[in-house]
Amino acid sequence: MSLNCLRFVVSHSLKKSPHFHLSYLPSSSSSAVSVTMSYSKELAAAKKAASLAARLCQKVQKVLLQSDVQSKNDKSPVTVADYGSQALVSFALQQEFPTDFSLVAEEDSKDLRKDGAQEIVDRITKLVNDSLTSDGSYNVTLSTEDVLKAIDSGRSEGGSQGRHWVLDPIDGTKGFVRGDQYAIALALLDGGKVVLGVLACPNLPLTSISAAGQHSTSNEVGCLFFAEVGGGTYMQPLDGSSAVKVQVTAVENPEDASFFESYEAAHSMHDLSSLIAQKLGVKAPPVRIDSQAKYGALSRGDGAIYLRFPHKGYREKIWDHAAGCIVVTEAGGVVTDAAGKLLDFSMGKYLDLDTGIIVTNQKLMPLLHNAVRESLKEKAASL
Ligand SMILES: Nc1ncnc2c1ncn2[C@@H]1O[C@H](COP(=O)(O)O)[C@@H](OP(=O)(O)O)[C@H]1O
Ligand SMILES: [Mg+2]
Ligand SMILES: [Mg+2]
Ligand SMILES: [Mg+2]
Repeated sequence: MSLNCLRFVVSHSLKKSPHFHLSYLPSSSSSAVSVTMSYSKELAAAKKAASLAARLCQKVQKVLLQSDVQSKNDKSPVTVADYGSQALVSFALQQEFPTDFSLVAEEDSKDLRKDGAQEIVDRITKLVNDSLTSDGSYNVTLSTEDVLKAIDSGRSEGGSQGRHWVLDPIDGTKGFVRGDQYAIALALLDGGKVVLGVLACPNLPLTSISAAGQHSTSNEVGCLFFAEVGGGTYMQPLDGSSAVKVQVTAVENPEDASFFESYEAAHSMHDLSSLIAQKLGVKAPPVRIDSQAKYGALSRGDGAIYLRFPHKGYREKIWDHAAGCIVVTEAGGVVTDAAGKLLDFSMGKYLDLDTGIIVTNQKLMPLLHNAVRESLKEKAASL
């Protein structure tokens, strides 16, 4: 039997990284051997780090005081939990991958190093240490400087070469402050592609939010979504019980579809999405929730469409979409910009987008594109 005729997979079971599968392809294929990386060690580390950060955030949200909220230069809110979550995830990942560590993350320690910030830094440090102690797997106590350094190791620029972790320590800080939805969003880029993603959504009900909106009748909340390239998407309760495979909805008729958008009108043009929904024939009112919890909810079929049209001049960042994007695509969905282009995470911190981001299943995407194109044309003509 010739080697070229064989098609088999050798699963590398050594504990050492990198793990990979060797696929011997049929002779018609231009390359005889292709190597598909497996990221199981990275995925396990990402799930652990995001779950740890989720517990820290839950604790802070319970006792959230106005004084915990700082305002960054761009006036967006940031809380002790955003910093604490970033420090924890950064620390936990560096423990697992001490060499070749690169992290692109939303926050930095600039404001925390200013005069008068010592009290808040002490509080963040205590939060981080309490989380590490209660987890039990790290026998360390971090100093304030260790915490600031961990936050600042998220300063990588990403790009198309090598591996980079991408972190939004709290996505949806406004939702977090309001007591609503938020997510800890962690992804890994390899060669500019998202190869795994984890979304911890502490306030997302375990059952569908499609009918009741974010305030579902179920009082069981806390979901962990995770996906690895080629491996599908799974959801498990944040308390650690077993995972189930999830799929986007199979809805083909827009009349039966419902759509998600930002809770914040400042983040996405609600008037434009209602025009698109109307053109498409969507009957249900929008479901407005904060953060990448929208991607998570979509990946398990809670709704069929996610529309995001920021106001002119806004530049989308990779940490706001990397984890959500792979969670949805591995569940069978499609994520593109308004022109139908797949999102490119290889260009540094920012996404280079045409107008907006749209997400749905394979069947509805062509119809959605048409509705988006027509609506944008109509809106431009009316200006
Ligand atoms: N003017 C704007 N337009 C679009 N997105 C914005 C925005 N200002 C902030 N955002 C982003 O919207 C994210 C929240 O998403 P959503 O609107 O889906 O809840 C924020 O993430 P953070 O909360 O991590 O800062 C922030 O990055
Ligand atoms: Mg922010
Ligand atoms: Mg964000
Ligand atoms: Mg954030």
